[in-house]
Amino acid sequence: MDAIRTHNLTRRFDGLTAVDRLTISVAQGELFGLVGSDGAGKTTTMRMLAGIMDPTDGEAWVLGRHSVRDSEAIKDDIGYMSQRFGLYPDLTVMENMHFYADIYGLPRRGRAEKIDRLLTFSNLTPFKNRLAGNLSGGMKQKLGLACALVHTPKVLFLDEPTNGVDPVSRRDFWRILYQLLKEGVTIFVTTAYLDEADRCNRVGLIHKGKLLACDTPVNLKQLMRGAILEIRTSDPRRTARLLRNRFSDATVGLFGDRVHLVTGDPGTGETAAVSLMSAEGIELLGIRQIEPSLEDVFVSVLSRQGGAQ
Ligand SMILES: Nc1ncnc2c1ncn2[C@@H]1O[C@H](COP(=O)(O)OP(=O)(O)OP(=O)(O)O)[C@@H](O)[C@H]1O
Repeated sequence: MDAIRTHNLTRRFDGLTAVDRLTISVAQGELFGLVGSDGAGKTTTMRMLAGIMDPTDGEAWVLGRHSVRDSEAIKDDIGYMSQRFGLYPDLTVMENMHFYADIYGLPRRGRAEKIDRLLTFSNLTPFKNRLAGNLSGGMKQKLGLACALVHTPKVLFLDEPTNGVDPVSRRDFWRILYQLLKEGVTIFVTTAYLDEADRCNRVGLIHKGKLLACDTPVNLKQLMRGAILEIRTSDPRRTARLLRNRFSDATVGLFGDRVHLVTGDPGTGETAAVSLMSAEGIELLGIRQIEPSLEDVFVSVLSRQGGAQ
């Protein structure tokens, strides 16, 4: 039995189709990432899977339970950490944990041990008497995770759990997720960070409610056609603009201070890019061929669909 299965799952809001005929399956014990930019439909998908929102069309099952007919039973099996997870800032770390233990109806017996274990697991024990409102962003997310785990769920839904968290805390958070995977928990995570998607067993790329591709990160990278040149210059924005004008067939992406140029012929691409920079008086700091990242795949798949932005 799959941990999660959807068939043509669809949710419309007035004129807008937020999730459009989504069909996916997630195996038990898998770490699945749903990846897309803001407004892609990730949260809506997760709400439907968690049995909080009904679909307009299509169906979903979590551990064989129907998301609408058995939504109450689903809640016993899942942990759900939403983007604005309800931590109480005026309660301490420990009090928040007890609050969620009450909500989930955790028996009094064994409760203290369970909470202690989760605090140790999430490295929060030294802060157990601190008010949640005084925790750092990364610690708040870890506390949110610990609260979502208090009833030992089999499937964990995490909606952009590391959004706005610093890179060190993000790594820490992912270490905890890997630990949970070892214990057999299925994890369904949404993220807008493509480097995080690389850490998943499988990834679904979603854009405007539609699933564009779904596979392992390695296989998704095979979707890339052509080689990638990474170009660093004194003016990355202008470089990207000029390259877009010059290479009508190529896909150009701007990633921070680096410009990626997809080209069928890296030798010719490099020569052309170098002479273009020189003609425009832009200083070339470096140019090299690199392995595609999931970002490149995303840009490439989007441009093929005519949906690049
Ligand atoms: N309750 C609602 N009523 C109307 N429109 C909604 C509602 N919830 C979501 N939407 C719209 O549906 C689309 C998908 O939203 P959703 O929150 O699922 O995207 P997302 O990928 O999770 O993005 P974000 O990371 O910004 O939350 C957006 O255009 C959003 O404005």
